[in-house]
Amino acid sequence: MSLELRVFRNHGHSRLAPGAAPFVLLTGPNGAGKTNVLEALSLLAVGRGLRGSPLSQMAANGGAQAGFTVLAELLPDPGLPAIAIATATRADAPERRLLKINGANAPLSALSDWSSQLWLTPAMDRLFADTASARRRFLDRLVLALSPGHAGHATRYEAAMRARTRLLTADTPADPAWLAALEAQMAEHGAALAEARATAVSALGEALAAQADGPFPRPSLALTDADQSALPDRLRHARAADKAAGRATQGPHRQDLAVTHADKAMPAALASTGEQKALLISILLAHAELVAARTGRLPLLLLDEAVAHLDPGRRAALFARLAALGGQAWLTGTDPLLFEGLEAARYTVSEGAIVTD
Ligand SMILES: Nc1ncnc2c1ncn2[C@@H]1O[C@H](COP(=O)(O)OP(=O)(O)OP(=O)(O)O)[C@@H](O)[C@H]1O
Repeated sequence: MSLELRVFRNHGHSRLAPGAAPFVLLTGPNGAGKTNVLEALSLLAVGRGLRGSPLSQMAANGGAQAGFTVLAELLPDPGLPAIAIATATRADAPERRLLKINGANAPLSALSDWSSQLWLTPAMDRLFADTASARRRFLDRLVLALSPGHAGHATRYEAAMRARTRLLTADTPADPAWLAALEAQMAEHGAALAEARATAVSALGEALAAQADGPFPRPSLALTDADQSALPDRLRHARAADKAAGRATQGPHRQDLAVTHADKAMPAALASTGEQKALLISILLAHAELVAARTGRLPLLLLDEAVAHLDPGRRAALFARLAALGGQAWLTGTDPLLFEGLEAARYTVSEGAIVTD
């Protein structure tokens, strides 16, 4: 794998070529541009990247002069040729992301054919106490690695939902046939969304339950409002309420991932900060192992400042589980000593530039 950033946040032009190294390590002081490298990498997956930022913020100094470009060569399977992926914005269309795969224009949804990623960032430390929508985004990323069609259903569900809300809240009375057609679309794609989420949560729950005791706590997972089969009726009955609320009050866009610290039989939100981080790492590792077993593909793992608060035993256990997976994990940290002995491609990041160790 190789990665090149041009005019991306504080990176003028940075290039890294770690090949198939099991670990890629980025160290450097605060504000050096380590997370920015992971964010650029996260644009090789479907979605808005690991910060969820507007694209115009990602071009250097807000893109006043130029759009950004992120280029990568991925090594899919041993023996197969590398895939060249380029994603970019232009100064005259700063919120539009363009994609080329092997030199040919491609829709952004094509990224799910090539790159499956999971990340852990400091912003996710409070995920269990955060909003349901933050947990749903996290869950959907887990689901996407197992069901690549998930993103398409989400896009079509949301488009139908927005159109229904517009129709309901317009000054003129809504055409019942048009409303019913939009609700049928919501029901079709909503059922697919809920089904894929339920399948992923149950497979992941089984994998977590089957794990031997180890240094990471065992979470148990549940999806709220899992049965969406009555959605057409629920939507029809909720029309007046939804008109008043100005949004759809029923449907899978309101589902939540409920996480419990199983060993303590306690909601994850009540666990300590370190415990919550360890629960998230448990989910991430079990998920990566599940994706590898089910799809034969190894997700790329981006772990931003993930080890600083782990004790040495848990740190070593994390590195061992990641190494056993056989994929590639990109790690950042301010302190290189925390990664001593790790077989890694090492880079020092300094003021938006890469220095190879
Ligand atoms: N669009 C942009 N143009 C130029 N610089 C930017 C842009 N967006 C962010 N930056 C700069 O990038 C730097 C932050 O980079 P990043 O978050 O990658 O740091 P980091 O090395 O991960 O730091 P930490 O260890 O504190 O997490 C900040 O100095 C910020 O001002």
